[in-house]
This record gives sequence, structure tokens and C-alpha cells, in this order.
Amino acid sequence: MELNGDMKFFRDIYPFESVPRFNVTDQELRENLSKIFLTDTTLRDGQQGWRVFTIDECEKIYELLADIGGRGGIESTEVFLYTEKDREAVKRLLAYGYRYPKVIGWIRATNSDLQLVIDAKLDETVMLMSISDYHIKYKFNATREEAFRKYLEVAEKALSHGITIRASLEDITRADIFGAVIPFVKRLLELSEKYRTPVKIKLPDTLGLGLPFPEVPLPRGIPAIIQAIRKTTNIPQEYIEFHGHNDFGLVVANHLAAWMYGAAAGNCTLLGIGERAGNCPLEIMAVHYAGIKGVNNINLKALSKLPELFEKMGLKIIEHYPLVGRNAFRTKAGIHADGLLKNPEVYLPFDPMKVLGLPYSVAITPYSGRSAVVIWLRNYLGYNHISKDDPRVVAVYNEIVDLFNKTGRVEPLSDSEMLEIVKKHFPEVRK
Ligand SMILES: CC(C)C(=O)C(=O)O
Repeated sequence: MELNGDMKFFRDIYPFESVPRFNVTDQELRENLSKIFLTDTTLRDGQQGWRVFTIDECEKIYELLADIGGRGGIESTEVFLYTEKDREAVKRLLAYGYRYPKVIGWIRATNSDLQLVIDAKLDETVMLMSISDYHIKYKFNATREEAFRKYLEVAEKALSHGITIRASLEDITRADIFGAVIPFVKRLLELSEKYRTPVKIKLPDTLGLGLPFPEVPLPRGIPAIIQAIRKTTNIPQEYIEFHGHNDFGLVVANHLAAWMYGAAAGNCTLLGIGERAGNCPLEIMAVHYAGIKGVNNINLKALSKLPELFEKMGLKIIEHYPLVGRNAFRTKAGIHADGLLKNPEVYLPFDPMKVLGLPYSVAITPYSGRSAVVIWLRNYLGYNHISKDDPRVVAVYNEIVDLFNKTGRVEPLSDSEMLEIVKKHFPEVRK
């Protein structure tokens, strides 16, 4: 067998001390990725898709968003303005005086909704402009011309008040991009020029139908949609935002594709809460963001505060949830525990303590083996130099196997149960 070269660990891509790098070779895509940022809709799509938040909860969520992305990584957060509670929450968020995430409104394209933005003294709002014929015909029973005339009338009024709008082209992945979307965007951009006020374009993949591959044609291909709009309108990349849903499990891939192909803003929610199968999880995109742009504008350690906040609010985070689930950096497999023991780099994509402030750990079952016992002893009791062949480790492990065999137990041992077993074989621990 002839093997070539030295061993390779690809440290430039997998630095371990920080998140894996997200590199692309194509120059245009690289430029696109240099401009990306996150935006948030936890208080809008998250609230509407999970449950109503109290004012206090809105503040806590905003504080966490500011902790994660207050250096610019999270550019904005959308808010409802419909109820007294919504409006009071907005006042409280504005009172923080933070530059990022900027508090922006979310309204339908009606004069009465626009008045809410004016009254709240917000200078930017998302404005819902459903764009597919499914919505125009079946929801509004209107023609394209009728629907667009109404949208443009309210958009013009907002712009004449100096309010920046994010035109939310709902159901973009079932829309006629060349026949309806692009002519409509061009009209919006003319109004933007007339009033010298920005119009941004939000692209909601409302039913999660989008596909992330450049070979997929309109209207399902996310790269195709973004490229078509950009090339025909010249709208700056910073003014294009993608808002995905996870109905087909592709939301993160679609958001990454959107970033790569020229939508600078990725609109997410904390833990992906949102309508039906939810939105794009902000914490996951924050890690990809760091892999692309580094950590100057994003505080990944703040992500570790997510479970406590949301579990207090009543959300049960599944233990296998990436990054912040209880099991995210916990191994139950003996082979993995053995690998971790030899070198944590074997079974960890990065050092979770350095990146997120979260330790890696083991859960003890008969399948986690003697190595897991050693890791447990090291983590919980500070035994840094004990071997998996140490007779005390063997005895603890045998007792664990017996316990599962005799009682038919299926759940891993808790730390306190483990401690009780360890005490029997490590007399010094009893004291
Ligand atoms: C309400 C709409 C705009 C939405 O969130 C979506 O289309 O995904």
C-alpha cells in the first residue's frame, strides 16, 4: 500500500478552539458571504407560532438577543404593534437605547397598520405584501394589479413619512418571479428613489418549500430566486432578507444558500420557534455566522443562556437539540467516550467550553463503557489521572452493568446515582 504525505488535521478549517470555518472557493460567493448578518423575528413569528409573551418575557428575550448580537451580528428584531401589551413592550425595548438589534415594526399593508408604526415612532417596518397567486387569488380574491396597487399605495405613504420598509413578499417560493415579483420590486424601488428612503425586500419561504441548490429552477430554488431579483433590479445585497420555514427540514440549508447567493440578512428566531415546523434557529445560524465572519460581532457564549430562559417560559427543549440541548455535547456511546478520553478532538467538532461556555460530558449507561466512568470521575470529582483499567473503575462499571441487567432500567444514571455507586468503591469520596 502506498500512502502519500503526512497526517492532516485541517486545522485551518477545524481550529477546535473556535467554530469550524465555512470557506467557499468561488470569488462572488465569498464576497456575498463577507456582507452577511442576522436579523431576528422571535417576538413576531416566534410569538405568533408558539405562545403569547408577557412584556417581561419580551424584555428578557431582547436582552438575550442584545447579548448575542448587540455588537452588530443581529441587526434588527421585528415586533407586533397590535395590542396594548405589544405597544408597551415596544416602548420598553426602545428604552434600552441599543443600536442593535434595532426594533422594527411588523404590519400588513394597510393604512391603519401603518398608523401604528407612525404612532410608535418607529422608522422602519416590515410590511406584508403576499406575492404568490395562491395568496392573491385565494386569500384576497383579487387580481395581481389590484393587490399590488394597494401595497404600493401604503408603501408610498410609509416612505413619504420617511419610514424604511421591508416589503415582505410572502410565499415567494410559489410566486411568479419574472411575471410578478420583479416588476413589483422595480415599482417599489422607484418609490424608494422618489422618497429617498430605503426599500428592503424580505423573501419569506412561507411553507418551507425552498431548496438550497443552485441547480433548482424558479420558484423553488432559493439561489435562483435571489439571483434573479438581484440581477434584474440591482438592489443592494444588504437590502435582501431571507425568512425560511422548516416544514421540510431544510431551513438552515436554505438560509445558508440565501447568504451565499446574495441575501445578506438571515431572519431567524431563537430555538427556531415559529409557525408550524418553525423558523430558522438563530443560535445555529450564529455559529455558522462565526464560521464565516469570525466572532467580532457575535457573542456565542451568550447562547448558553438560551435553555434556562426558554425552559422557564415552559418550552421543553429536546435533549438532542443542536448546540444547546442537554445532549448536544454529552456522549453515551462507549466508543465515543473512549475517543474523548484519548483526545476530546476525536469526537467533538469544537471545544464547547471555549466556544459556548458549555462543558462536554458523558451519560452513564452500560453502553458508555469504562471510559465514560473515567470522564465522569474527572468531571465531577477531579480524578485527572485515573485509568480505565483501575480496579475501582472496573468495579464501578460492573456495578452499573449489573444494575441495568437486574432492574431492567433504561434511563442513564443521574449524577447523584452515580455518586452513590462511586462512593462504594472510592472510600475517600464518602467523607
Ligand atoms: C406571515 C408571513 C409573512 C411569514 O412569516 C411567512 O411568510 O413566513
